Amino acid sequence: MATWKNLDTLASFDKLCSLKNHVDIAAALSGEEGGKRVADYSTPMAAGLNYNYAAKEVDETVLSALAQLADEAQLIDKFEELYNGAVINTGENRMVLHHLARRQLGNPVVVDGVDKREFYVAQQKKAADFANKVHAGEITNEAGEKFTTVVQIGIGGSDLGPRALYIALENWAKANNTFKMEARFISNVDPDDAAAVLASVDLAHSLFIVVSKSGTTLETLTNEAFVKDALTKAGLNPSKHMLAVTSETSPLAKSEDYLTAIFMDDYIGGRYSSVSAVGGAILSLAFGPEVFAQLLDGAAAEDQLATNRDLMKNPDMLDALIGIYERNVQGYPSTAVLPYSQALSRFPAHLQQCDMESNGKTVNRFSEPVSYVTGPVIFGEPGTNGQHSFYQLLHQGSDIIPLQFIGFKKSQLGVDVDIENSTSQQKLCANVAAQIIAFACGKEDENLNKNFKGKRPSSIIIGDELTPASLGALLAHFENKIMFQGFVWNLNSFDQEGVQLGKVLAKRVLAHDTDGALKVFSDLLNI
Ligand SMILES: O=P(O)(O)OC[C@H]1O[C@](O)(CO)[C@@H](O)[C@@H]1O
Repeated sequence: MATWKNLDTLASFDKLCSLKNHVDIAAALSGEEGGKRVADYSTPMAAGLNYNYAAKEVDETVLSALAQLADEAQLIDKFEELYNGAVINTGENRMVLHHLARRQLGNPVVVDGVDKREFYVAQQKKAADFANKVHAGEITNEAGEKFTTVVQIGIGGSDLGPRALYIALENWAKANNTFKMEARFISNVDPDDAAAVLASVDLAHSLFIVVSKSGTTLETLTNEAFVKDALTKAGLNPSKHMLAVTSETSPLAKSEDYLTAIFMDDYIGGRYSSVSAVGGAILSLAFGPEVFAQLLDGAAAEDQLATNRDLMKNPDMLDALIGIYERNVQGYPSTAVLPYSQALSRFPAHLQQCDMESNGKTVNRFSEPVSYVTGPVIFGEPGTNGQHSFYQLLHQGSDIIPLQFIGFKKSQLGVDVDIENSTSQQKLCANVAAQIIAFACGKEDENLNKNFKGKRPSSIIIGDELTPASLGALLAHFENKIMFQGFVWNLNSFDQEGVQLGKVLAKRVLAHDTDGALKVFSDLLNI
């Protein structure tokens, strides 16, 4: 059994701390040696992706200290325990099994006589069968007409991941003739969200998936009622237009009001649930079950790499540990995720939940305070749009913010034009290459307003094209990175008590059970 210890009790962490400001990336990237470093500091990921860390503040000495930290913190032993079914989520007394939704990495995990891998595969098959029947016109509206649109109602992990993945593959599916149904999403309890989506779809030909693991989330239940009301007013029977994705123990599972219910369980956290029925139902309906299966295969292949004890062959653990060096030794406060791909426009928002809800904590897995910083602030936007927005601060602002670029050689649609001797895709890729060097190396100028100090570290994940498999690998990479960082910080990355207090107070406001400042704020907002 692995031993769980705070980061600041590990000897290898002391060693790492002695390496503060050890590498000057501007110098490391200069001249012929710099070119060699770019070629060498690269590790293959799954599905043809590569993780390149040449512009990170590491060298052989720092990497060796990181490898010692990985060993001393028993990161791979902890991952093995996780996928073999140990109770890693101590706060909620639960196993953490999202890897099992993509493949059997270790031993069978059996709960109350049910093999969990078999359970997840059975639910995938249920989603696939349902989607195939909808596509074939075997499940139709009451008039016997085919459904053309699918709308997901959910929030947090029941929205962000599936929405990011849908947007990521929409153009790819169109270009590859696997696009089946338009998907839309309703998440916010702001009535303008549901009203605007409902006004934009053809209700009579729309299917609605109510997605809530707990089946108790206020926003989702409210939006479900909002949609039912709209269907009823349109003379349609809601139960012929809705299905549920939920856990078997949730209130939604007991309802007869759905065409079908597809299940997940308590062992897959909301923010890790895109690979369960939470993402599986909508992606299978939108693009066909085969596309969802390819995404799972990409994720499974990346998970396999994450089991490697050799740090240099484990891109997820390497990325995680470089992040630890940046946060706990260099003292950087945030990380920007910058995909040079419009298809990944909502991917940073998904990672924001995944990372910040997992590792935004100040007590360890035994509920004792830790005396070091943990999860960074995560934000991001696709390039090149971000360049014309917040990059000013990234280049010349007072904080150094590490950057995670993502770029692809080919576009998804393949539609392009040559203007002034380069295509749009070439312009996109030229910008990301330029930014890496501009951030790392800077530029001296006597006029300090035009001076770039450089020393802004970045990594880049490079792929040929964003496909279902490479998207799955990308998703798993970041999930595994977050998991390894949580292990290093000795956190329980799989609960989210920090979201509860606000929910409790909102209920009190709605019940008019308030006093003091809460009452005055409630009055100011006309509640
Ligand atoms: O799927 P559910 O149970 O409706 O939860 C939605 C989201 O709410 C949260 O619990 C946070 O409030 C997230 O962790 C979760 O993804």
